[in-house]
Amino acid sequence: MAVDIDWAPFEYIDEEMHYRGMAADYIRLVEERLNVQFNVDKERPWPQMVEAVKARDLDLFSCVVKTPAREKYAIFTKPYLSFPMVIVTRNDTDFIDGVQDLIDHKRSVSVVKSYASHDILVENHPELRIAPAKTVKLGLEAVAHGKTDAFIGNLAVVGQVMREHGLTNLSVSGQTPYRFELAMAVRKDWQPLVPILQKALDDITQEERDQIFNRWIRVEFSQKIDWSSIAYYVLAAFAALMIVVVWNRILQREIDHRKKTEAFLNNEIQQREKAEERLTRSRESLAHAQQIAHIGNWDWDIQAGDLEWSDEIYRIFGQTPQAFSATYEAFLNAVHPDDRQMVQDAVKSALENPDVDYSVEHRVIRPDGEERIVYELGDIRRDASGAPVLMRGTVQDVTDFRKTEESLELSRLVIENASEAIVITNKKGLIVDINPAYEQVTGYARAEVLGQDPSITSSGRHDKAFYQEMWKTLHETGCWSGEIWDRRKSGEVFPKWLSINIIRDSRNEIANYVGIFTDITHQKATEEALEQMAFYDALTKLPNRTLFRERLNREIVISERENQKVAVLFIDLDRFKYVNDTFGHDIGDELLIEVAARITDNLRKSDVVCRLGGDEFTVILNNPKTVEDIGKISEEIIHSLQRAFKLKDHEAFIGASIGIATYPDNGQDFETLTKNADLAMYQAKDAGRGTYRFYSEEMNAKSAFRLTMEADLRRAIEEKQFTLFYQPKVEIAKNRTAGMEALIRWNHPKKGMVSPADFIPLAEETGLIVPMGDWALETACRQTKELLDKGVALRVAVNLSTKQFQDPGLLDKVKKTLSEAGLPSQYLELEITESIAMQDVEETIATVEALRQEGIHISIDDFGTGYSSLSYLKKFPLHSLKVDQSFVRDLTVDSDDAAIVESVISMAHAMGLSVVAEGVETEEQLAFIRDRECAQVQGYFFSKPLPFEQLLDYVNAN
Ligand SMILES: Nc1nc2c(ncn2[C@@H]2O[C@H](COP(=O)(O)O[C@H]3[C@@H](O)[C@H](n4cnc5c(=O)[nH]c(N)nc54)O[C@@H]3COP(=O)(O)O)[C@@H](O)[C@H]2O)c(=O)[nH]1
Repeated sequence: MAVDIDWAPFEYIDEEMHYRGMAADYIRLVEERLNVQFNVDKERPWPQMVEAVKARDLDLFSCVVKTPAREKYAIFTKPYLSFPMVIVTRNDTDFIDGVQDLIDHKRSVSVVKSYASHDILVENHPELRIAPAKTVKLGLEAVAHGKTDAFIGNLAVVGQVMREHGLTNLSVSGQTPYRFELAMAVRKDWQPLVPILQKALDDITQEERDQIFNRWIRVEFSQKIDWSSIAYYVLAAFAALMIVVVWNRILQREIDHRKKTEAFLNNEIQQREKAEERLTRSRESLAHAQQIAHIGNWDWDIQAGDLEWSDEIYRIFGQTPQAFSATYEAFLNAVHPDDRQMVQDAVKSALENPDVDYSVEHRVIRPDGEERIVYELGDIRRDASGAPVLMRGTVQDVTDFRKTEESLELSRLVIENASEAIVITNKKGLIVDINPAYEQVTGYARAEVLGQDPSITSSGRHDKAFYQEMWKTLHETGCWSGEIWDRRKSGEVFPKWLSINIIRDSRNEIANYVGIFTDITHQKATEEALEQMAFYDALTKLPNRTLFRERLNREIVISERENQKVAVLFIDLDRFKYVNDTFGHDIGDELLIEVAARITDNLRKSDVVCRLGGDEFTVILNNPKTVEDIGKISEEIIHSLQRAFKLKDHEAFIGASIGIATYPDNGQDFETLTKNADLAMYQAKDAGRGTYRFYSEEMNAKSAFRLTMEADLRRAIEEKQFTLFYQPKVEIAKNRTAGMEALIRWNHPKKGMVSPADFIPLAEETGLIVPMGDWALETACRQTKELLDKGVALRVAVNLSTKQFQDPGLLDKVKKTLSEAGLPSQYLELEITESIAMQDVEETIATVEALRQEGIHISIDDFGTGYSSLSYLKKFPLHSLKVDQSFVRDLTVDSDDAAIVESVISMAHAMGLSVVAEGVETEEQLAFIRDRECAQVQGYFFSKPLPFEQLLDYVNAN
């Protein structure tokens, strides 16, 4: 603390180096109030004290007058002592009426150079002749000794000095308008200290102030009477009296002044309190505003290294004032390691270059690990030399902003790259934005559609009501989606799937409409194709089984409601399989397409034709008038299918069998009606094909019979109820048994011997033919070996069904059977029907070749009934052909059959095959066959099929 060591009674240092005086008393009270101890500099003279404060070597003044010059480096409290500035002259000098009087009379005036009085007088009265003095004492002595005319100084001080130094020829002779308003002051950068000191000063009571005043401002009288000095004391008393008189006048003014000052101060205090209140509120508002805006402010005293953060920065950085050391380094530590160098560079650049602003965005890592993004702005205060002194700035938490920006950018990218076309309109429905997909789909460029109504792409396919309904839904629910037909710029009309959403602003008012659509041209085509696939037969384009079910169910419902009839026709093509197997699938397909067309041609538009698969077709006749009508239509269908089919280079003949069931008589649901129509169709087939049958109850019974038979057949296989009969083959030329055919018989426990014609088709259908055929092969081989062992060497012919022949393990099975029976392979002949042989020609050739390689004979059975291609036939490595007995039966009465038998025999000879004519029952038939040089015959004429036991007798007898 800077004090004036020689300025009694205000302050001085006594001999014992104690700090004393009025100011010292005030300072002590301040120390008490604040519980601090000021360190008083007791050495330096006042001018050096002043310089020391300027240089911040000392921190505050104890008692000093506020002048403009001092305000440059110090900040002042309110004055706590106030004394008038008075004029002292020698007693012999005339009364001085103020400073102007001194100027007018060109008086020289002593003033202490380093005191405020000097600054005040120089500033306000530059024409005053001032003689600077170093101290009050020297200034007064200059007056006393006549070197100057007057001294201007503090009333209290001059009185004290005059008293102490016996300057009795001096007296206070006039006043100035100025007062010494003495206050405490602190160095300028310690501003916060001022209100603290002020508070302590304000706390000093009037009583304490009076005590101080009375202690130091008084007139002392000596107790001891020293007559030698009486004259001096009288004079002194007179001078004192003069002082007291003047003093009293001054005091009165002082009291008035103090009262005014007090009123003024009270007002000042109130104003200050209000100002402080406003300041507090303003600070709170600022802090609140910072919190809302996520902006904090900071001050960095570059020289002191102190960093000050507002509350909001602590919040942004996730720090607390207690944990944060408030230094630049601590701040850097909180910066994300990857951004630290960037921040340091920004700070350095701003510090070094006054033209560069501090502006940087970086990440901070909070103590809990959370990452935030902040944007900093700052500026720098520099001293006269340009060196940075203070940096202050703001920190804004822009994390959410950046995230929003990122999300907006993402949205923009999504819209830009969306495969869906997007169109955005304003609330008036005018286009404000589109994406590239929109341009791609519609063919319109962005510039062409901005500001336009989206209806520029409308196709005109939807009526006004459609759009009214769309807008109604949109405004009621906020969204609409549906299929809509639009027109591209090229004029092409296309379907699209459109979703429209309303976007509302913060006031819930419509801001935009966003339309998102996809061109569904391909999707629709795919859907149609899928529907076609799901519900229609790919080949004939007729409804398939699924749609047949749906349509029939629908017709049943309608018919029930309308009390009508419905007829279901099950159509099965006769001999289609032969055509397909013979001419190939392409021709077969062509045939089916033509069949579909012919069936359709016989019907009304309201009737439905379906293809269930293969050669199965159905017809739904809705509301047929009579049973006769149904029969008539069925007949027409059959006739139309019996006409020749011209298929590429081929001509084919097929037929059809139709089963009919009617609603409600033959069934009231889909399952019953279709099952019964199917049954009726089998009846039509059984009836010789090429005809139709209405369903009857008896058919149901027959169906039940088939089911029972299937169960019996299964049991028969398990219980080995089968036996083999053998029918001899006779070599005509030598009239001897040349071989035999094994023919299966079922010895039914209840029904007796059942013909294979009754159970082989069922066995084929159910797959039971495979184990049955295996048994027949094994038995035939075993019994033939028995004969062989008895010296009867006959080749046995075993019938193979389709399923057996198509078994990939056939060759191994046959070899194994032969080997187990011990029968040489040349004694086995396998008979396959013409239709089996023609099913998969290449495969058949391979199988037959493999069997032939093993020494097994192969013959084609029932020859003439199928559509054998001669070009294929000649490739088969066969041994013989068996002319079907249907031709042999009538050859004596039917010239066609005779011609067929004749040509088959000659064709076989031409191909190097032997021929067996089967079914020979009469002498005439035998003669015909013999005349055509057919080598072998088989038939009742020679023998019916015989049980194994009887065969040996037959052979021996013949
Ligand atoms: N896959 C298998 N099929 C077999 C087997 N056993 C027989 N069959 C086939 O069953 C069909 C009927 O056979 P079947 O009742 O035994 O009739 C055969 C002969 O009895 C009959 N035949 C012979 N000669 C005459 C005759 O002069 N008149 C006349 N009305 N019928 C006669 O012909 C049948 C022999 O036919 P095929 O086999 O074509 O030579 C029949 O198709 C048998 O093939 C078996 O084990 N497996």
